[in-house]
Amino acid sequence: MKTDADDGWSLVVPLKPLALAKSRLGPAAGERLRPRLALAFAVDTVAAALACAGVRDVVVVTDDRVAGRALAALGARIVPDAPAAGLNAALAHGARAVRALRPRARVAALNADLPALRPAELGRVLDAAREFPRAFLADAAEMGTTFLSAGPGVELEPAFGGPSRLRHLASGAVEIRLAGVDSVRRDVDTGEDLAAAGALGLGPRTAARRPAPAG
Ligand SMILES: Nc1nc2c(ncn2[C@@H]2O[C@H](COP(=O)(O)OP(=O)(O)OP(=O)(O)O)[C@@H](O)[C@H]2O)c(=O)[nH]1
Ligand SMILES: C=C(OP(=O)(O)O)C(=O)O
Repeated sequence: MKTDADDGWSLVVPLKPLALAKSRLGPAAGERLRPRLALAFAVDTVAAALACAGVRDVVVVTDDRVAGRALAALGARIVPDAPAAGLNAALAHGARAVRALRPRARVAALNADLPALRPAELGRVLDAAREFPRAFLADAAEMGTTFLSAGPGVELEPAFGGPSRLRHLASGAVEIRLAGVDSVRRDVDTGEDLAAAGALGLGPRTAARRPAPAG
């Protein structure tokens, strides 16, 4: 019999209100462009995630109405950030929203700031994650985390925020070490990160909004 677990992954993507998001990009982007870039990152991330063969659906946890409308138009389910208690509470809330409908769903958290995300690379990460109860992918700096998964019957237990790689390791999640998944690891916090994502190839919405190079 086919179960929820056979059905493909449900991704939970957290997104801060755009007025507050990506504050570390302010110096490089300017305050007018910063919220627009935060939305562009989320649109490119969610569009690529929805285009990934292993993904069944995407739940975005956000209280931002503009972003919610744009991401719902792509096909994401929008869940309000009801806990209003930070990133990990938002992710746990999103995972519960998934499992309220499909109790044995495979669930994974994915950051909303991956504007170079490639569906095929995400697919390879999801395939690797299937082998473990909980698994995660470190960010490009090897300090943080861009992806955390939980298989059927397993709680997500997110411990994101700053240097979360060691926290996720200590929590018992298995670190996925794969070559050729740079786009899934390339989160963008600063202007330098945006240049690095540009070298991988930005999604169309971010490419259209990218700040002009200085000088
Ligand atoms: N729903 C929700 N999402 C959050 C919250 N805090 C962070 N996020 C999201 O979690 C992901 C990782 O967060 P960060 O990389 O620190 O992004 P950020 O908080 O916008 O960046 P900074 O302002 O530079 O710290 C991003 O997709 C954020 O939008 C929160 O309290 N609620
Ligand atoms: C949210 C995280 O980090 P950052 O705020 O540096 O993107 C993380 O890597 O857990």
